[in-house]
Amino acid sequence: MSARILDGKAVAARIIEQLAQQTERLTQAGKRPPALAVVLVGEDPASAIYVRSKKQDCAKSGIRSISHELPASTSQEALLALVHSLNADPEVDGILVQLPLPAHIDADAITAAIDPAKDVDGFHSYNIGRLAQKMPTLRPCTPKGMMTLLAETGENLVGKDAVVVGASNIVGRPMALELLMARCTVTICHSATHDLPAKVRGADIVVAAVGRPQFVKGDWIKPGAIVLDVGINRLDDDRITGDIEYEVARERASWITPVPGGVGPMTRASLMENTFIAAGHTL
Ligand SMILES: NC(=O)C1=CN([C@@H]2O[C@H](COP(=O)(O)OP(=O)(O)OC[C@H]3O[C@@H](n4cnc5c(N)ncnc54)[C@H](OP(=O)(O)O)[C@@H]3O)[C@@H](O)[C@H]2O)C=CC1
Ligand SMILES: Nc1nc(=O)c2c([nH]1)NC[C@@H]1CN(c3ccc(C(=O)N[C@@H](CCC(=O)O)C(=O)O)cc3)C=[N+]21
Ligand SMILES: [Mg+2]
Repeated sequence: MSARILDGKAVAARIIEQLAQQTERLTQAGKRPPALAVVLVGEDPASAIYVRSKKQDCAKSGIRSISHELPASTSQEALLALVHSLNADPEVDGILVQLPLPAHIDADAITAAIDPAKDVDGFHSYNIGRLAQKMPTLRPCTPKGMMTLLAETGENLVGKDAVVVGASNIVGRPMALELLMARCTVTICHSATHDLPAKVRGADIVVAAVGRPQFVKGDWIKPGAIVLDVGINRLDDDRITGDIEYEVARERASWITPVPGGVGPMTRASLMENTFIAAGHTL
Protein backbone atom coordinates (compact mmCIF):
# COMPACT_ATOMS: atom_id res chain seq x y z
CA MET A 1 0.00 0.00 0.00
CA SER A 2 1.13 3.55 -0.62
CA ALA A 3 -0.26 6.15 1.76
CA ARG A 4 -2.58 8.95 0.83
CA ILE A 5 -0.96 12.31 1.54
CA LEU A 6 -2.52 14.54 4.20
CA ASP A 7 -1.96 17.85 2.44
CA GLY A 8 -1.70 20.33 5.30
CA LYS A 9 -0.73 23.12 2.97
CA ALA A 10 -3.97 22.76 1.00
CA VAL A 11 -6.18 22.33 4.09
CA ALA A 12 -4.57 25.37 5.74
CA ALA A 13 -5.12 27.46 2.60
CA ARG A 14 -8.81 26.48 2.60
CA ILE A 15 -9.18 27.44 6.30
CA ILE A 16 -7.49 30.79 5.72
CA GLU A 17 -9.73 31.48 2.70
CA GLN A 18 -12.82 30.82 4.86
CA LEU A 19 -11.49 33.14 7.57
CA ALA A 20 -10.92 35.84 4.96
CA GLN A 21 -14.57 35.59 3.96
CA GLN A 22 -15.58 35.85 7.61
CA THR A 23 -13.45 38.97 8.10
CA GLU A 24 -15.08 40.45 5.02
CA ARG A 25 -18.53 39.90 6.56
CA LEU A 26 -17.37 41.43 9.86
CA THR A 27 -16.02 44.57 8.29
CA GLN A 28 -19.12 44.94 6.09
CA ALA A 29 -21.16 44.82 9.30
CA GLY A 30 -19.03 47.70 10.61
CA LYS A 31 -16.94 45.61 13.01
CA ARG A 32 -13.16 45.69 13.25
CA PRO A 33 -11.16 42.65 12.11
CA PRO A 34 -9.57 40.38 14.75
CA ALA A 35 -6.10 41.55 15.86
CA LEU A 36 -3.04 39.44 16.71
CA ALA A 37 0.03 40.80 18.49
CA VAL A 38 3.20 38.87 17.67
CA VAL A 39 6.22 39.45 19.90
CA LEU A 40 9.70 38.46 18.69
CA VAL A 41 12.71 38.87 20.98
CA GLY A 42 16.16 38.63 19.40
CA GLU A 43 17.37 37.52 15.99
CA ASP A 44 16.96 33.74 15.86
CA PRO A 45 16.76 33.17 12.07
CA ALA A 46 14.17 30.34 12.26
CA SER A 47 11.95 32.44 14.55
CA ALA A 48 12.22 35.39 12.17
CA ILE A 49 11.03 33.15 9.29
CA TYR A 50 8.08 31.82 11.32
CA VAL A 51 7.04 35.31 12.41
CA ARG A 52 7.18 36.50 8.80
CA SER A 53 4.92 33.66 7.65
CA LYS A 54 2.47 34.34 10.50
CA LYS A 55 2.23 37.95 9.31
CA GLN A 56 1.52 36.70 5.78
CA ASP A 57 -1.22 34.39 7.12
CA CYS A 58 -2.74 37.35 8.99
CA ALA A 59 -2.73 39.41 5.79
CA LYS A 60 -4.44 36.58 3.87
CA SER A 61 -7.04 36.10 6.65
CA GLY A 62 -7.75 39.79 7.01
CA ILE A 63 -6.46 39.69 10.58
CA ARG A 64 -4.69 42.84 11.79
CA SER A 65 -1.16 41.89 12.84
CA ILE A 66 0.63 44.03 15.38
CA SER A 67 4.34 43.31 15.46
CA HIS A 68 6.70 43.92 18.38
CA GLU A 69 10.31 43.16 17.53
CA LEU A 70 12.63 43.61 20.50
CA PRO A 71 16.42 43.25 20.85
CA ALA A 72 17.91 40.07 22.37
CA SER A 73 19.03 42.20 25.33
CA THR A 74 15.41 42.93 26.35
CA SER A 75 14.95 42.37 30.08
CA GLN A 76 12.40 40.05 31.62
CA GLU A 77 10.77 43.09 33.26
CA ALA A 78 10.45 44.95 29.95
CA LEU A 79 8.92 41.91 28.24
CA LEU A 80 6.50 41.38 31.14
CA ALA A 81 5.52 45.05 30.92
CA LEU A 82 4.80 44.65 27.20
CA VAL A 83 2.66 41.56 27.87
CA HIS A 84 0.72 43.43 30.54
CA SER A 85 0.08 46.35 28.20
CA LEU A 86 -1.13 43.97 25.44
CA ASN A 87 -3.37 42.20 27.99
CA ALA A 88 -4.95 45.57 28.83
CA ASP A 89 -5.29 46.76 25.21
CA PRO A 90 -8.89 46.33 23.98
CA GLU A 91 -7.68 46.55 20.35
CA VAL A 92 -5.63 43.32 20.82
CA ASP A 93 -7.46 39.96 20.71
CA GLY A 94 -4.56 37.50 20.59
CA ILE A 95 -0.98 37.55 21.94
CA LEU A 96 1.82 35.28 20.71
CA VAL A 97 5.32 35.49 22.17
CA GLN A 98 7.57 33.56 19.80
CA LEU A 99 9.65 30.80 21.44
CA PRO A 100 12.44 30.14 22.19
CA LEU A 101 13.20 33.26 24.23
CA PRO A 102 16.77 34.32 25.10
CA ALA A 103 18.21 32.31 28.02
CA HIS A 104 18.08 35.21 30.52
CA ILE A 105 14.28 35.33 30.20
CA ASP A 106 12.04 32.90 32.12
CA ALA A 107 9.74 31.71 29.32
CA ASP A 108 7.35 30.00 31.77
CA ALA A 109 6.82 33.29 33.61
CA ILE A 110 6.03 35.04 30.31
CA THR A 111 3.54 32.31 29.30
CA ALA A 112 1.88 32.61 32.72
CA ALA A 113 1.57 36.40 32.36
CA ILE A 114 -0.46 36.27 29.13
CA ASP A 115 -4.21 36.73 29.69
CA PRO A 116 -5.60 33.18 29.11
CA ALA A 117 -8.41 34.72 27.03
CA LYS A 118 -5.76 36.17 24.65
CA ASP A 119 -3.44 33.12 24.74
CA VAL A 120 -3.85 32.07 21.10
CA ASP A 121 -0.94 29.60 21.45
CA GLY A 122 -2.99 27.76 24.10
CA PHE A 123 0.14 27.36 26.27
CA HIS A 124 -1.19 28.94 29.51
CA SER A 125 -1.89 26.51 32.38
CA TYR A 126 -5.54 27.58 32.32
CA ASN A 127 -5.99 26.56 28.68
CA ILE A 128 -4.00 23.31 29.12
CA GLY A 129 -6.03 22.51 32.25
CA ARG A 130 -9.29 23.10 30.41
CA LEU A 131 -8.14 20.71 27.66
CA ALA A 132 -7.18 18.12 30.31
CA GLN A 133 -10.70 18.41 31.76
CA LYS A 134 -12.36 17.86 28.33
CA MET A 135 -13.61 21.46 28.30
CA PRO A 136 -11.14 23.05 25.87
CA THR A 137 -10.97 26.81 25.50
CA LEU A 138 -8.06 28.07 23.37
CA ARG A 139 -6.34 24.87 22.16
CA PRO A 140 -2.58 24.62 21.37
CA CYS A 141 -2.18 25.23 17.64
CA THR A 142 -0.05 22.29 16.51
CA PRO A 143 -2.21 19.59 18.15
CA LYS A 144 -5.37 21.39 17.05
CA GLY A 145 -4.09 21.48 13.47
CA MET A 146 -3.33 17.75 13.61
CA MET A 147 -6.86 17.00 14.86
CA THR A 148 -8.20 18.95 11.88
CA LEU A 149 -6.03 16.80 9.60
CA LEU A 150 -7.27 13.61 11.29
CA ALA A 151 -10.85 14.77 10.64
CA GLU A 152 -9.88 15.22 6.96
CA THR A 153 -9.14 11.49 6.69
CA GLY A 154 -12.79 10.69 7.46
CA GLU A 155 -11.62 7.82 9.70
CA ASN A 156 -13.45 7.06 12.94
CA LEU A 157 -10.88 7.71 15.71
CA VAL A 158 -12.87 6.13 18.55
CA GLY A 159 -10.95 3.27 20.18
CA LYS A 160 -7.86 3.63 18.00
CA ASP A 161 -4.47 3.03 19.62
CA ALA A 162 -2.45 6.26 19.36
CA VAL A 163 1.24 6.66 20.16
CA VAL A 164 2.67 10.15 20.62
CA VAL A 165 6.46 10.25 20.51
CA GLY A 166 7.54 13.39 22.39
CA ALA A 167 6.03 14.85 25.55
CA SER A 168 6.72 18.60 25.36
CA ASN A 169 4.31 21.11 26.86
CA ILE A 170 3.61 22.67 23.46
CA VAL A 171 3.19 19.59 21.25
CA GLY A 172 3.36 16.04 22.66
CA ARG A 173 1.37 16.45 25.90
CA PRO A 174 -1.49 18.52 24.51
CA MET A 175 -1.67 16.20 21.46
CA ALA A 176 -2.10 13.25 23.83
CA LEU A 177 -4.93 15.16 25.56
CA GLU A 178 -6.59 15.90 22.20
CA LEU A 179 -6.41 12.23 21.16
CA LEU A 180 -7.75 11.15 24.55
CA MET A 181 -10.66 13.57 24.15
CA ALA A 182 -11.31 11.98 20.74
CA ARG A 183 -11.56 8.64 22.64
CA CYS A 184 -8.32 7.10 21.39
CA THR A 185 -6.25 4.94 23.74
CA VAL A 186 -3.09 7.01 24.11
CA THR A 187 0.53 6.13 24.87
CA ILE A 188 2.99 9.00 25.37
CA CYS A 189 6.65 8.16 24.70
CA HIS A 190 9.72 10.21 25.68
CA SER A 191 13.44 9.82 26.20
CA ALA A 192 13.05 7.31 29.06
CA THR A 193 10.65 5.05 27.10
CA HIS A 194 11.74 1.40 26.82
CA ASP A 195 11.47 -0.32 23.44
CA LEU A 196 10.04 2.54 21.44
CA PRO A 197 9.85 0.44 18.23
CA ALA A 198 7.43 -1.98 19.96
CA LYS A 199 5.22 0.92 21.11
CA VAL A 200 5.09 2.41 17.62
CA ARG A 201 4.46 -1.00 16.01
CA GLY A 202 1.19 -1.29 17.97
CA ALA A 203 -0.13 2.11 16.90
CA ASP A 204 -3.06 2.91 14.59
CA ILE A 205 -2.07 6.58 14.84
CA VAL A 206 1.57 7.70 15.20
CA VAL A 207 2.55 11.28 16.06
CA ALA A 208 6.27 12.10 15.99
CA ALA A 209 7.37 15.29 17.79
CA VAL A 210 10.96 14.67 18.83
CA GLY A 211 13.14 17.01 16.78
CA ARG A 212 15.50 14.40 15.31
CA PRO A 213 15.60 13.69 11.57
CA GLN A 214 14.34 10.20 10.50
CA PHE A 215 14.06 9.19 14.17
CA VAL A 216 10.95 7.02 13.72
CA LYS A 217 11.85 4.23 11.29
CA GLY A 218 9.52 3.36 8.46
CA ASP A 219 9.47 -0.34 9.27
CA TRP A 220 8.06 0.41 12.78
CA ILE A 221 4.83 1.64 11.17
CA LYS A 222 1.91 -0.79 11.40
CA PRO A 223 0.39 -1.36 7.94
CA GLY A 224 -2.59 0.97 7.56
CA ALA A 225 -1.57 3.38 10.35
CA ILE A 226 -2.12 7.15 10.14
CA VAL A 227 1.23 8.94 10.49
CA LEU A 228 1.62 12.59 11.55
CA ASP A 229 5.09 14.14 11.45
CA VAL A 230 5.58 17.30 13.52
CA GLY A 231 9.37 17.46 13.24
CA ILE A 232 11.05 20.42 11.57
CA ASN A 233 14.73 19.60 11.21
CA ARG A 234 16.88 21.88 9.10
CA LEU A 235 19.53 20.06 7.06
CA ASP A 236 22.93 21.42 6.09
CA ASP A 237 21.64 22.32 2.62
CA ASP A 238 18.82 24.36 4.29
CA ARG A 239 16.08 21.92 3.28
CA ILE A 240 13.83 20.70 6.10
CA THR A 241 12.94 17.12 7.00
CA GLY A 242 10.65 15.56 9.57
CA ASP A 243 11.12 13.07 12.42
CA ILE A 244 9.86 10.10 10.36
CA GLU A 245 11.64 7.99 7.78
CA TYR A 246 9.11 9.18 5.23
CA GLU A 247 9.96 7.20 2.10
CA VAL A 248 9.67 3.86 3.94
CA ALA A 249 6.76 4.87 6.19
CA ARG A 250 4.63 5.98 3.25
CA GLU A 251 4.70 2.43 1.82
CA ARG A 252 2.99 1.13 4.99
CA ALA A 253 0.81 3.98 6.25
CA SER A 254 -2.77 4.63 5.08
CA TRP A 255 -2.30 8.40 5.50
CA ILE A 256 0.87 10.43 6.08
CA THR A 257 1.81 14.11 6.44
CA PRO A 258 4.76 15.37 4.38
CA VAL A 259 7.42 17.76 5.71
CA PRO A 260 7.25 20.49 4.59
CA GLY A 261 3.58 20.98 3.72
CA GLY A 262 1.95 18.89 6.46
CA VAL A 263 1.60 19.84 10.12
CA GLY A 264 3.49 23.17 9.92
CA PRO A 265 0.95 25.08 7.79
CA MET A 266 -1.86 23.63 9.97
CA THR A 267 -0.22 25.12 13.09
CA ARG A 268 -0.42 28.53 11.46
CA ALA A 269 -4.02 28.06 10.26
CA SER A 270 -5.01 27.03 13.80
CA LEU A 271 -3.38 30.19 15.11
CA MET A 272 -5.58 32.25 12.79
CA GLU A 273 -8.66 30.30 13.97
CA ASN A 274 -7.70 30.86 17.61
CA THR A 275 -7.38 34.60 16.94
CA PHE A 276 -10.98 34.64 15.69
CA ILE A 277 -12.11 32.68 18.76
CA ALA A 278 -10.20 35.01 21.11
CA ALA A 279 -11.93 37.94 19.38
CA GLY A 280 -15.26 36.40 20.40
CA HIS A 281 -16.31 35.03 17.00
CA THR A 282 -17.55 31.51 16.30
CA LEU A 283 -16.03 29.70 13.32
N1 LIG B 1 5.25 21.69 12.70
C1 LIG B 1 5.03 22.52 13.71
O1 LIG B 1 4.10 23.29 13.68
C2 LIG B 1 5.90 22.48 14.90
C3 LIG B 1 7.05 21.76 14.84
N2 LIG B 1 7.86 21.63 15.93
C4 LIG B 1 8.99 20.72 15.78
O2 LIG B 1 8.65 19.50 16.42
C5 LIG B 1 9.79 18.91 17.03
C6 LIG B 1 9.53 18.73 18.52
O3 LIG B 1 9.32 19.99 19.10
P1 LIG B 1 9.08 20.16 20.68
O4 LIG B 1 7.98 19.31 21.13
O5 LIG B 1 9.02 21.62 20.93
O6 LIG B 1 10.49 19.58 21.20
P2 LIG B 1 11.12 19.35 22.65
O7 LIG B 1 12.57 19.29 22.43
O8 LIG B 1 10.54 20.29 23.63
O9 LIG B 1 10.59 17.89 23.05
C7 LIG B 1 11.10 16.76 22.42
C8 LIG B 1 10.47 15.54 23.03
O10 LIG B 1 11.08 14.39 22.41
C9 LIG B 1 11.49 13.49 23.42
N3 LIG B 1 12.66 12.72 23.03
C10 LIG B 1 13.93 13.16 22.87
N4 LIG B 1 14.74 12.14 22.57
C11 LIG B 1 13.96 11.03 22.53
C12 LIG B 1 14.23 9.66 22.31
N5 LIG B 1 15.45 9.23 22.07
N6 LIG B 1 13.19 8.79 22.36
C13 LIG B 1 11.94 9.22 22.60
N7 LIG B 1 11.64 10.52 22.84
C14 LIG B 1 12.63 11.40 22.80
C15 LIG B 1 11.81 14.34 24.63
O11 LIG B 1 11.74 13.51 25.78
P3 LIG B 1 11.89 14.07 27.30
O12 LIG B 1 10.54 14.63 27.62
O13 LIG B 1 12.20 12.83 28.07
O14 LIG B 1 12.97 15.08 27.25
C16 LIG B 1 10.72 15.40 24.54
O15 LIG B 1 9.55 14.96 25.19
C17 LIG B 1 10.95 19.85 16.66
O16 LIG B 1 11.52 19.39 15.45
C18 LIG B 1 10.27 21.18 16.43
O17 LIG B 1 10.99 22.01 15.57
C19 LIG B 1 7.54 22.23 17.12
C20 LIG B 1 6.41 23.00 17.24
C21 LIG B 1 5.53 23.20 16.11
N1 LIG C 1 4.95 30.92 20.70
C1 LIG C 1 5.22 30.00 19.78
N2 LIG C 1 4.22 29.38 19.14
C2 LIG C 1 4.47 28.44 18.19
O1 LIG C 1 3.53 27.86 17.61
C3 LIG C 1 5.84 28.16 17.85
C4 LIG C 1 6.84 28.85 18.54
N3 LIG C 1 6.51 29.76 19.49
N4 LIG C 1 8.15 28.60 18.26
C5 LIG C 1 8.54 27.70 17.22
C6 LIG C 1 7.52 26.62 16.96
C7 LIG C 1 7.65 26.00 15.60
N5 LIG C 1 6.43 26.35 14.90
C8 LIG C 1 6.19 26.14 13.55
C9 LIG C 1 5.11 26.70 12.91
C10 LIG C 1 4.94 26.56 11.56
C11 LIG C 1 5.84 25.87 10.79
C12 LIG C 1 5.66 25.81 9.32
O2 LIG C 1 4.83 26.51 8.79
N6 LIG C 1 6.40 24.98 8.58
C13 LIG C 1 6.28 24.90 7.14
C14 LIG C 1 7.49 25.46 6.42
C15 LIG C 1 8.76 25.48 7.22
C16 LIG C 1 10.00 26.00 6.50
O3 LIG C 1 10.08 25.94 5.25
O4 LIG C 1 10.89 26.45 7.23
C17 LIG C 1 6.01 23.46 6.74
O5 LIG C 1 6.22 22.57 7.57
O6 LIG C 1 5.59 23.24 5.60
C18 LIG C 1 6.91 25.30 11.41
C19 LIG C 1 7.08 25.41 12.77
C20 LIG C 1 5.63 27.07 15.72
N7 LIG C 1 6.18 27.25 16.89
MG1 LIG D 1 1.41 27.26 18.47
